[in-house]
Amino acid sequence: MTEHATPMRGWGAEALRLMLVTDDALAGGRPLEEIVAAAVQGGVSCVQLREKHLGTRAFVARGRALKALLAPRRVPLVINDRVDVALACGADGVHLGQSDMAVEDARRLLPPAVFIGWSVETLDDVRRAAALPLDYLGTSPVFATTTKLDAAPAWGLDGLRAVRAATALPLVAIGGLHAGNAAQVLAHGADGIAVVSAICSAADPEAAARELALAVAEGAR
Ligand SMILES: Cc1ncc(COP(=O)(O)OP(=O)(O)O)c(N)n1
Ligand SMILES: Cc1ncsc1CCOP(=O)(O)O
Ligand SMILES: [Mg+2]
Repeated sequence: MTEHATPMRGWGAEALRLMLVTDDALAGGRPLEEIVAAAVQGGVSCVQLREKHLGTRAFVARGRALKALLAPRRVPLVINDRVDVALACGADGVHLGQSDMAVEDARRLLPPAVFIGWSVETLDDVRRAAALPLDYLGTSPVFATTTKLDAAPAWGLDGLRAVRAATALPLVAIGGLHAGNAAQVLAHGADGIAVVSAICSAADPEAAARELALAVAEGAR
């Protein structure tokens, strides 16, 4: 595989159809592994481990545990923010934001098989993405959300359409998404959706993931 092989360095862009982004604080005391396993059973195609408060060792340990859970199921593990943690736990991808490590530096440090996603908050970010070694973009956020309090202003559906027109990279929409608006978001140019609360806060994460997977499959038709 060449260094900038894409889509998704061999996983295929369909792996981005339904991404679960974890949030321990929304799990209501349930073990995160249990929620992830249920979500995969329900049909999530990718899992992003997002830990804002864990120490480095605990973050790596959790990454390794999730990697062991996901690898036999052929579901890629993405690490949010931390290239070092991704390397240590053998993750399949890294998601970086505008304040995280520069994409070029991450690309130099990561093995060629590890894919990189990047949050875009403005059309200027989208234009800059064309010159970066990226595998997908996260349009962040599409709708208002209470899950990420420091999120940029929402793109809205018209904004999402403008992002689609400005890039050929796979687009993952995130922010305020659920089974009721997933199809609409795909119709405005997203290749997939990422959700936090729609699965992590659900009483039945497997059923929630199944409903989302169905909505995404119907929206993609
Ligand atoms: C798929 C996806 N898109 C966007 C984000 C947001 O990343 P970032 O802007 O770095 O914010 P934090 O998630 O680190 O708070 C994401 N995580 N995933
Ligand atoms: C991590 C992140 N990045 C942009 S919005 C967001 C949170 C999305 O959470 P939810 O799916 O609960 O709206
Ligand atoms: Mg980040």
